Amino acid sequence: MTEIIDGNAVAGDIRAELTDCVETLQDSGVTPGLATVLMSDDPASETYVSMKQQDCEEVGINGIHVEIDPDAPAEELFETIDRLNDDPEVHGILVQLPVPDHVDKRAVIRAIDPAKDVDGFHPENVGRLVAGDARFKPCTPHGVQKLLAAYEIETAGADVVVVGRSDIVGKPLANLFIQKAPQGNATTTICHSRTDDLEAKTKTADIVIAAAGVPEFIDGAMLNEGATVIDVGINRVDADTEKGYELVGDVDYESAESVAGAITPVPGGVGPMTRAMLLYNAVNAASEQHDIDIELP
Ligand SMILES: NC(=O)C1=CN([C@@H]2O[C@H](COP(=O)(O)OP(=O)(O)OC[C@H]3O[C@@H](n4cnc5c(N)ncnc54)[C@H](OP(=O)(O)O)[C@@H]3O)[C@@H](O)[C@H]2O)C=CC1
Ligand SMILES: Nc1nc(=O)c2c([nH]1)NC[C@@H]1CN(c3ccc(C(=O)N[C@@H](CCC(=O)O)C(=O)O)cc3)C=[N+]21
Repeated sequence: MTEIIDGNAVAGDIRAELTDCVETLQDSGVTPGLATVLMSDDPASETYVSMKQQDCEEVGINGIHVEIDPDAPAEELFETIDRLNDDPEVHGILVQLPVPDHVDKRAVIRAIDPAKDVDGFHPENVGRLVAGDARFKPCTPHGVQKLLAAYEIETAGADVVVVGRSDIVGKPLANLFIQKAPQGNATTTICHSRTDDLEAKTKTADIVIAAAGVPEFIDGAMLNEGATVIDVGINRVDADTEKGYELVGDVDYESAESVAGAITPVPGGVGPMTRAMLLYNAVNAASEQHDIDIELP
């Protein structure tokens, strides 16, 4: 029987525990504040940011939302970041990516105070992660680790194949898998668009992580019998539905499900975990900034 890994359920448990953490902080007079900055009119970005606001409300985090006209000069975004960096009620800052072409993405990431960088994208935080001294683990990689832990899927000694080498998913996730730490100690292969014979790599893996942004391109024939399949991909494809699209992962779910030992669905797999770990990082940021001890989930 293939186990369906329920990201909504695991994320719900984490949010419940974070609610208790927020109460502990509030007993000391601190309400965690998380700012999201949106400089885009992309509907997927708008959806994600509004879901995140709902999540904040659920756990008692003060969600602060700032929208900037995508045609505005870049300075407007940098001034906003400076203001949020200086605001003591804001403990975490997320600038939704992608930003418009006329805005230098790397400069945006560097402008965020590393102590408030709840995405974990600032070079200081990337360096700390690689050095095995993470302050904020990037939300999607951290969410994948928590899913594997919740389902007691062993990574130590496992052959893991990560398909995708982006700065926000593939690279940090592979970094976590090779660390001497829980949900680490894996023998990790990173694949990308220049990988020769991808199927030969995925076919022998115990755990396959699909994070390429190519709809349904990993199918059952590319998998080892009983493998764990974690589908990070979220792709909107045209469909005759109410919304005019359908969400699909990077994995061809039907064919993969018949081969896999465990698999995440899309939606309801990694996506909700990414959002839960953002809340986790925001609560962690508030506790660090006020030097209040809490027990994170
Ligand atoms: N569930 C969640 O919470 C999240 C989901 N996502 C989703 O995950 C997916 C990946 O996102 P992200 O990492 O930002 O994507 P990027 O587009 O930044 O990176 C994609 C990576 O996949 C590689 N790739 C592309 N095509 C192939 C192929 N045919 N074979 C092998 N490798 C390939 C690229 O290789 P190269 O480097 O050579 O170009 C690149 O390294 C997207 O669908 C995105 O929407 C993203 C973030 C969070
Ligand atoms: N600075 C920054 N940080 C990010 O973490 C970040 C980003 N920019 N830009 C875009 C990507 C993408 N991403 C998602 C997170 C959750 C869902 C999610 O919750 N998905 C739901 C469904 C959502 C829906 O219905 O559309 C699910 O999979 O069940 C999706 C996508 C975070 N990203």
